[in-house]
Amino acid sequence: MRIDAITIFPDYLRALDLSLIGKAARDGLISVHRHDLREWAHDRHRTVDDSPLGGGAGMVMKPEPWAEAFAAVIEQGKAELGPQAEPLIVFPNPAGQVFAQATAQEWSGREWILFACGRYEGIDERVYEHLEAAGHEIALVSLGDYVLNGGEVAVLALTEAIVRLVPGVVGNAESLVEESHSDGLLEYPLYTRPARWVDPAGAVREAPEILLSGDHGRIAAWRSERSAERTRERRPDLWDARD
Ligand SMILES: OB(O)c1ccc2cc[nH]c2c1
Repeated sequence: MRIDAITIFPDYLRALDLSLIGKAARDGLISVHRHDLREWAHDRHRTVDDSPLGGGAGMVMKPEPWAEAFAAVIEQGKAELGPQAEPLIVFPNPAGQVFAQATAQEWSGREWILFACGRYEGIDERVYEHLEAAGHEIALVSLGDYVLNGGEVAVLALTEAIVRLVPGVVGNAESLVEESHSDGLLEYPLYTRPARWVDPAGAVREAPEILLSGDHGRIAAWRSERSAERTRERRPDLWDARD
């Protein structure tokens, strides 16, 4: 998988060189390419924003730098992947669809994802229109019903959620099977040693006996019950939406 990200803060995305994502890149499972939008702003101040037409607070990102940036980055990607390759262009955007595990799973199979990080009040609407008119596939996604100051933090989260599902990235693929949202439910409670823990307040806290029984069938049933119970309590929306 090739990942491109266009941003005015490329250093914000240096975290993609670390940990799981960084190792996946070093292992050749993915490649990550950061691009500074200001490369395509040609005035002396490398301006990428201007006041909103119609008035209002804040600034809007100008369409010209974005159009040039997309053309250049897509040309670079095609040079690597072949002329037929097409990116999924993802705009983190609070007005987008809320991102979900099923989308992460779907996008983990894509050859090329191009993230576009908005800042200020957002990007001129004609950029989206321009890309769609050129036949590009675009998606606007939000991490949830809250607003960040720009798309970079969302790109870090989206990239981790997607790339960890790319085969070979996570050492033990089994660990992806029983985690929250992998089956539409919340994960069961987890315990490890010591089975009997005296907490700093002096309270004795025992792990559930069943987990020490060695009876894998009963343990699986217990975990399934806890998962259902937890989902009903904490996320009735997920519980009601399950197949
Ligand atoms: O909350 B977000 O995901 C998000 C994404 C992009 C921009 C651009 C300006 N504010 C933003 C917020």
